Amino acid sequence: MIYTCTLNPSIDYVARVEDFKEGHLNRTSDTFVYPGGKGINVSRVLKHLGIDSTALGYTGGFTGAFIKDFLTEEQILHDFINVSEVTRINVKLKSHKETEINGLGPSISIENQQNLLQKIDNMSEGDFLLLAGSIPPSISDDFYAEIAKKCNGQGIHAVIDTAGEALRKTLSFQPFLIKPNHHELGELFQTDVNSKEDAIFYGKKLLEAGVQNVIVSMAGDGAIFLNKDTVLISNVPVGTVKNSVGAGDSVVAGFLSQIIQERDLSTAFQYGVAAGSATAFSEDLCTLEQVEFLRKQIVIEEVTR
Ligand SMILES: Nc1ncnc2c1ncn2[C@@H]1O[C@H](COP(=O)(O)OP(=O)(O)O)[C@@H](O)[C@H]1O
Ligand SMILES: O=P(O)(O)OC[C@H]1O[C@](O)(COP(=O)(O)O)[C@@H](O)[C@@H]1O
Repeated sequence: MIYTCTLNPSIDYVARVEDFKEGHLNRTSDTFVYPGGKGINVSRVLKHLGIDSTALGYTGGFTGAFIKDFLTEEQILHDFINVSEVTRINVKLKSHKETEINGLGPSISIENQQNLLQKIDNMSEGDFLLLAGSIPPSISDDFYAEIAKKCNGQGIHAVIDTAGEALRKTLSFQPFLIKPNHHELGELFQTDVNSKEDAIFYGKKLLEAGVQNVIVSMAGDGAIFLNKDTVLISNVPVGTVKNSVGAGDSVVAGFLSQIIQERDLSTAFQYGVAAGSATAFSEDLCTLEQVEFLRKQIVIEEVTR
């Protein structure tokens, strides 16, 4: 089974404003409302690709209810812990540029943190647990590391998609996969990652730190996959970016959708990049048809070391 855990889900309110002017009254030309948060996006893309998962995390209030109803409607299993404060709303403003305002999120009690850890006790060896997105301010940035340690002890494949200290602290617990984008990778090493060579250099440092598989996504500039046996480079297909929210999550979902079916790493990587681009080229998250179509344009090359 694949579990996704979103500690800080959101409603993503996507507002298109033709000529946004700061400090003025602006009116939208189009709006969309989606359930958001990285683990939830991964569960949704997995479902689109025909793979079941169970979404975990914390939800509260009318916004939390919207997320649960949406997932139920899409026949996605979920087992969220209810909290008293409302789930946040993240604003995604589309104008000349993409601007995002992500909320802080509700506070999570120690008791509810323990409740989540107990759910992990009931998972089985060989399961996958995705830990994705920011950690709400009420939870220590050690929390993902604590979960990664539990996963390591229980033979659960931890997949981590977060940034900064919360990510760094998980590395020594041998997560199965991490997927930083090139900015997040640079941030980990207090540098800028500007090229594929840089991404390979710093990606190898993540392997040395204990991570089993690394994908570095570089938006429109391709992606890199690394593990102890191989380094793969991918192009990305050409297209018009409509809404890149959830594109990184789609890379993770596309990759996992193939790994769970025991496909080889190169196929899984290709599928991940196809899913990322298919989402970037869509208003909402990608569909299976879009992924299958874009996949044919993606060439995976092995780097000889
Ligand atoms: N301009 C683009 N052209 C094609 N694909 C893109 C583009 N921008 C993003 N993508 C797709 O989305 C994926 C994730 O994007 P990226 O910005 O690297 O990650 P994140 O969304 O985590 O910040 C990329 O690997 C790629 O598949
Ligand atoms: O938890 P964070 O870091 O605030 O991110 C939450 C946001 O990330 C998203 O999951 C999108 O993530 P990506 O664009 O990185 O794939 C949105 O749905 C959500 O608003």
